[in-house]
Amino acid sequence: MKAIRAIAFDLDGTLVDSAGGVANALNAALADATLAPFDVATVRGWIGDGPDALIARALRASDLPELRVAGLMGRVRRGFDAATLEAPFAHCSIFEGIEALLEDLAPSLPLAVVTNKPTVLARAVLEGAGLLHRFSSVHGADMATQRKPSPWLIEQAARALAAKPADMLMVGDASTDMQAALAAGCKGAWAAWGYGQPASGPAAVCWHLDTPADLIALLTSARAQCH
Ligand SMILES: O=C(O)COP(=O)(O)O
Repeated sequence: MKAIRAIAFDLDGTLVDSAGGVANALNAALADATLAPFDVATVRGWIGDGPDALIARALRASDLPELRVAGLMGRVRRGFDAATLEAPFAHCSIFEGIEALLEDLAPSLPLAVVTNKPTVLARAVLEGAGLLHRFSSVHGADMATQRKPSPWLIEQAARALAAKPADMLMVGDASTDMQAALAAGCKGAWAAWGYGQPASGPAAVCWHLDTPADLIALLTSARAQCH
């Protein structure tokens, strides 16, 4: 197998179980707009495409007319960002096995975060989790066009890590993570412990990870074939 020279990790649902924190920030922003809250299970299903998509889903689920949805987007987004930055890791936890995985990988491979969260929010959550120091760079979707499944963020991470996308592995829980990996020409490892579904159709998934420890086992296994 061609050696993997750098790894990009998705954030929400892969490194951090953030659904409780995202729900909390969303509900604070909705309350400010005198709208009703949603439970964590519902919000978990809306995570993965960034806060604007999350907020649009919540406003549509609040049975508001499209015009009102468009009118409230900016206000709810500002409230969401403020609530997130006020307590970035509240109601969140690190998935079991992630800290040990990063400790194992960090000395030998450059690591990056590639997330549909805007960079400032992603860095705050990682800082709150005590994980920021493990990563050489953090690549968040600061514009809609950068969002996975676009390869844009993975390509940016490859440049930052001085690696070719073909020599990289993207670890993520969403089908969009695997589609972005495919589009960037990098390998994909799907994290089964997160919020998403594996990609259907032509996929870059070379490894299915039941736990973070599976990644270490596969990277060190001579039998691990991928592409
Ligand atoms: O939806 C988000 O805010 C970010 O999601 P991601 O970290 O899974 O890309």
